[in-house]
Amino acid sequence: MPFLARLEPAARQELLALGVPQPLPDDTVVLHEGEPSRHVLLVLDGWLKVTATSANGHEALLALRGPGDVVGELAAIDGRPRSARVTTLGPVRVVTVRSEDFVAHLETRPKVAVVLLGLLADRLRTGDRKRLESAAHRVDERLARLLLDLAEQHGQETPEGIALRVPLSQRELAGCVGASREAVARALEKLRKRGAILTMRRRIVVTRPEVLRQAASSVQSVTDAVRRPSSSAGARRSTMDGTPGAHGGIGTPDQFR
Ligand SMILES: Nc1ncnc2c1ncn2[C@@H]1O[C@@H]2COP(=O)(O)O[C@H]2[C@H]1O
Repeated sequence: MPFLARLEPAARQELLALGVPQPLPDDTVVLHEGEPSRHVLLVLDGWLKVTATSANGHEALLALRGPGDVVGELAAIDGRPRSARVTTLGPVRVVTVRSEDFVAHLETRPKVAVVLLGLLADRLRTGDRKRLESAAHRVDERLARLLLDLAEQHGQETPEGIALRVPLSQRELAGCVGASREAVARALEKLRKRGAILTMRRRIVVTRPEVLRQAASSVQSVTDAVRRPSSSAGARRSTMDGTPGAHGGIGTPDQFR
């Protein structure tokens, strides 16, 4: 469940009142990895991707953030540069809060601070599990699981199959499953040959989910990493203006961890 949805309505409104709603256009980098800025974004509506790049240029998708999520909290809390880049996937509406206001708010509201701690604990647990799975499962198994999770959480029914509404490059998919781009390209090709998916540039359509399920059968779902945007396959969506019950969050955390 996303951060804002975990708060009592009064606490949520109090937090949102610290800033002003602001629209962000599609495909905009709103936080730059390594930069010193320290404001916090509370997401009302829309989706963003969190990516990070290693020294040798390897880029990984770390998380998708949606309605009710908080973004930019790490730099606010520890005062260090941004840990990742955050980019809008379509139009997004956020409330921007100054870091000092956010931190002062947490200092006087322990319940809100504990909720945030809970989110960070979720993130740590999922990170641990992902590391374990990287060692225990083959790339094609991990990739099949990721595609299933994305189809469930960010899929849209089309005549061809379930199209993933999140435009991700092979490099980002590779970072997400902890493999090289080449290994992911090979695994995608195998799945394509088995008729499980169609691939186009930054676009994947799941045509036979049962084949993916078979390939991923031994890998635990990481659906706690992603959320359900509106009109996705079997999913609901809302804004976080004050209707947490309608939020499309899927229970636990926070990222693709
Ligand atoms: N693994 C992750 N899962 C979810 N969100 C993350 C992850 N890593 C970084 N972020 C978010 O991306 C933001 C980048 O700026 P900050 O480091 O201030 O705060 C970070 C978090 O809000």
